Amino acid sequence: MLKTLKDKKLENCSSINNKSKKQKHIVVGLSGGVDSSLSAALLMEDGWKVEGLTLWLMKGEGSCCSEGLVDAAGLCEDLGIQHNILDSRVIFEREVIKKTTEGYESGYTPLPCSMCNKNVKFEEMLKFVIKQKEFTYIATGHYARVIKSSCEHINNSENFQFKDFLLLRGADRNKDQSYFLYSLSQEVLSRLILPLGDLKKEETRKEALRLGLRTAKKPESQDLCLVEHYGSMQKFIDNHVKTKNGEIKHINGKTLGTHNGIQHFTIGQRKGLGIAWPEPLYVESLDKQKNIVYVANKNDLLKREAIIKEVNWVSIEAPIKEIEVEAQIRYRSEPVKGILVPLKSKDNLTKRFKLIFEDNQSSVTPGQAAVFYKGEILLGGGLISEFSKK
Ligand SMILES: Nc1ncnc2c1ncn2[C@@H]1O[C@H](COP(=O)(O)OP(=O)(O)OP(=O)(O)O)[C@@H](O)[C@H]1O
Repeated sequence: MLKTLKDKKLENCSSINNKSKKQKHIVVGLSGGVDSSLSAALLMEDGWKVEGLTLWLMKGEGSCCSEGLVDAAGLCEDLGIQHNILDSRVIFEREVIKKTTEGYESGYTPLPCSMCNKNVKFEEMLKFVIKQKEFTYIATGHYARVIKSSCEHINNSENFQFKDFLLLRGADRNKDQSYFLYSLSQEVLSRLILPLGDLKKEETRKEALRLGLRTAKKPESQDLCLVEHYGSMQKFIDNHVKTKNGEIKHINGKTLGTHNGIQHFTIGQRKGLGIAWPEPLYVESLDKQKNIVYVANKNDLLKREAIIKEVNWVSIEAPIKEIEVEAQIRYRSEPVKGILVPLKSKDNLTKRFKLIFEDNQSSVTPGQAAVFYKGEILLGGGLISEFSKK
């Protein structure tokens, strides 16, 4: 197995070294792309007993569909391993397509990859391995890391109550996919091996070439399989969400134009508004009830707080008092400092938190995930449900 960890101390903590591996059974989620192919090949090289599993997510061409299934099958043939295919089209339709559509209808900007990881990919893989006769691990080609919290090199100056397994950012910050994994449970983490967590994307390609994998030169897939499938998110929306004309208003109340459905807009959007105004205007909020798109100057987009719902604590027990975090509010955005305050609920098991930013933030977008980190450790995350003004 390649050793590329920058921090050699953490290397000894990595789950791949902690979980005794020789001849242990592992099921690798294969999408037909280079990342999951290399994951399977590296695990084999490392002595694991590997099987492939491809979830059939949608009808059609492309990596999520028939092309992905065929590529994954070919890879398994090359590697001489069993290939399993699960028809997950119904659950994908219900949990991703329908919920993404409902999100847009409600004026949110949904995050289909998180929905898929939460309710389809890892659910289905876990169910599959639990049914196996012997204890079976799970692997995917995500760029993130899982380590044991008992690792002595973990800094816990905040006195967090760590759970047994911690989820960490991928070592390659440009490829880090931990943001999409905030909904994982300890049950999944205890079985999960992420063989690419310590690699850079260039290293993945090099390794795939070294091992002669048929997917070594396959182009990078889109971040979003729905984009790859439909051509663009706009086309997905046109296909699924009904058009309902409404008004575009300045937050000062002045009507500036009309729109053909709030689903076509996202917070922070500047282009394509089709309105004339002396200074640049941006989408500030979407009012589903009144079917209004509100626009404002850049400064008016700045928010002080957001309410985060359905929070899942991945690596720590749910905090009962406020904690300081680094919050990432979009996949590609830099983490920002903030304070998380638990909001009371009747059962005392709050899943709602108020996130107060140290500096006001633009692009706080309901429907996107807010993921909380402390350095490399992903503490937990949830969905931005609303924001309050500056
Ligand atoms: N249809 C699927 N069936 C099983 N596992 C999947 C499927 N799609 C994705 N995965 C797993 O999830 C990981 C991350 O998926 P993502 O869609 O982000 O692909 P990716 O980063 O482009 O990886 P790849 O190069 O393997 O396609 C994949 O590496 C793979 O292990």
